[in-house]
Amino acid sequence: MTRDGGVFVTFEGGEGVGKSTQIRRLAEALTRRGHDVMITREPGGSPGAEAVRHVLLSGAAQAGGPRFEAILFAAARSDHVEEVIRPALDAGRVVLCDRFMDSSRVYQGVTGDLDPDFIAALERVAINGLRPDCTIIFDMPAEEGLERARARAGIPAGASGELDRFEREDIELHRKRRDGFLDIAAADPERCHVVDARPAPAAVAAMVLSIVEPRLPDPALKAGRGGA
Ligand SMILES: Nc1ncnc2c1ncn2[C@@H]1O[C@H](COP(=O)(O)OP(=O)(O)OP(=O)(O)O)[C@@H](O)[C@H]1O
Ligand SMILES: Cc1cn([C@H]2C[C@H](O)[C@@H](COP(=O)(O)O)O2)c(=O)[nH]c1=O
Repeated sequence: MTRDGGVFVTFEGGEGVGKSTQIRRLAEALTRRGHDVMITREPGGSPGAEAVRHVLLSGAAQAGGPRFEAILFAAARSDHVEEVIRPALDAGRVVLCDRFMDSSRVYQGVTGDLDPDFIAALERVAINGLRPDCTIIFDMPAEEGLERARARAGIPAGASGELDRFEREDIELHRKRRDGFLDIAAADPERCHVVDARPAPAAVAAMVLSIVEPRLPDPALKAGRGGA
């Protein structure tokens, strides 16, 4: 892959598409094959960023407006990158991250109505040169993903219950986000791979493994190099 050391894989898509489910499955499969895997997520992943996660997902930051929220996402990302992701990659680990910069491009950029230059500037500062090696974009109709998120939370169809600040938003925004992720994939086909999120978890997992595994170094060779 592109850097000497670990491999950085991110997972993107709308609400309830199965990112966490698939990251867990992939981590198990890769660990069985001898890879040193770390799972993390955004917003969050470091103590500082997890505190910001609560502020963002509870809706406490919403009154500050979209620029304020976008800056908070970027601040959380910067801490996560420098405190957790970069050190893990430097140690040669495979880092599987639930959401990263593409979520900001889509949620804050496409549906947050913010100037693309502003979003790009925040991204540059937050990632500080650390781009994903590979991004899996899970795709399914927005209604079906939200239905999964509601079922996960035990909420009847049509009610909003314990959904977070973003999950509660209008369906039209969720549809635009799906298109936003697909546009990112079309613009960056080397990095981004769109996976149909609708089949059963095992079938989706097989597809994800078939995309990610060939992009990883052979763990036996790595062990040999480290031990020589
Ligand atoms: N392929 C699948 N088929 C049916 N149900 C699934 C599938 N994958 C995941 N689920 C279920 O859908 C719900 C949402 O899955 P999961 O939490 O993995 O999604 P997510 O993308 O991480 O969601 P969010 O972004 O909203 O946190 C869970 O209840 C999970 O068990
Ligand atoms: C990283 C990131 C996330 N978001 C939004 C997207 C989701 O609605 C939530 C995270 O919830 P999840 O259950 O952990 O997926 O936050 C965002 O708007 N911008 C971002 O950069």
